Amino acid sequence: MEKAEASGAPVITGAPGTFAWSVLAERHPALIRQVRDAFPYPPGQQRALDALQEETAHGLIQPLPPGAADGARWAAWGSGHIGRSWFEVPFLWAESYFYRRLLEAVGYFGPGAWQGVDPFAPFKRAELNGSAVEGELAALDEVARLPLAEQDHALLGAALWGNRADLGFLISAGDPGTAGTHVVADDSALFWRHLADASPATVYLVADNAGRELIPDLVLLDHLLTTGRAARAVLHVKPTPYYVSDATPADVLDCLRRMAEAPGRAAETATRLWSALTRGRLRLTAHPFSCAPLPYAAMPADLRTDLAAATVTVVKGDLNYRRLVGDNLWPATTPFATLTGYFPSPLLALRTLKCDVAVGLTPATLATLESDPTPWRTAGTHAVLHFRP
Ligand SMILES: O=P(O)(O)OC[C@@]1(O)O[C@H](CO)[C@@H](O)[C@@H]1O
Repeated sequence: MEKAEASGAPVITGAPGTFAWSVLAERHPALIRQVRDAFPYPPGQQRALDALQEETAHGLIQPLPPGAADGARWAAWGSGHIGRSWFEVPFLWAESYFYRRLLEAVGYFGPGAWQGVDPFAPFKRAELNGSAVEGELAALDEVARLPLAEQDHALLGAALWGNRADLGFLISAGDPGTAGTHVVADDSALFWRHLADASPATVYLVADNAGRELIPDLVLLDHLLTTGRAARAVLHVKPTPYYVSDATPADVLDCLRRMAEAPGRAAETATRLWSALTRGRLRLTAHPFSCAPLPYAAMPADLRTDLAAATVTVVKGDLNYRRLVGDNLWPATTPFATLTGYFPSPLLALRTLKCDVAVGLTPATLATLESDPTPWRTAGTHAVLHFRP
């Protein structure tokens, strides 16, 4: 297993018998089949998808074709990994490169008729138009009637648990439903106090999934803007489709339109967010590094400068968490702040645990979790809210 240079904490790979192996060997083939079946792709795309399926299961990692979009950047990122088994290289890199290769296989970067066609759009659309979203939008009217502190708690909790609406995860894990929602680290009080001390703040939110996760993220941003905690907000999404349901600018617009169609508070929220975008009080941005196979510690200078302007950066989801702390088998009691000291602003991570990486737990919490046979690291039933000032 590859070692992390500094800490000695092993870098996670797809070694046999690991969760990462199951993602590479089971989740990704299932995803390729779902994408292939969701579109009338012509023979060229079908052959490319079949070749990717075969390569990832039994072959050695191939480079992007000559002239591919971002080809030079991915060639540099792939140094030392191209030509090896998908199961040997760092899991974060393998998983991220898989999604870049999937876009290549379906012709997302063009030229041609399939340029810009999101291979995950059918799945995102089905979720956005589903009954679960309808119920969650209707619930906003009840939340609006709560005292402010209870609204804060409810809307932050909705953003946290919205992270389970991760369509890639649901392929292999199945919807945990409400089968246990256990918060195992909760720094939310520190977050609210930080905001109160710094109001009116500039709140950044680095989004994760579209649909049922992005809607509560948008509602949370509106809440912070309308209750005076935030003077302005910045929403970071992905520049291209990624990890199945990761949000792109198009997904933000789809969510706003879906909210605007709903009755009551949801439509009012959408109207306010639309106005905040047009007046520049809410800025939507999509940085290429958001789709890089690298930890945030390697973020480029322009992104670091942007994030340094944040009073607090709220970072959503499991993949972003892995990129924040490093995709390593850290001792789970390693303090979150120890691994994120490089981050250029105060930081709140909202994450449901869906892979082996876990940090920031007290010894007592870890002992309790380890005494229970349920797979708390990967089932999506446990969550953390880590704040680093
Ligand atoms: O970032 P998200 O959407 O919360 O989760 C991404 C994910 O689906 O893909 C990876 C599979 O190991 C994990 O990080 C997680 O299961």
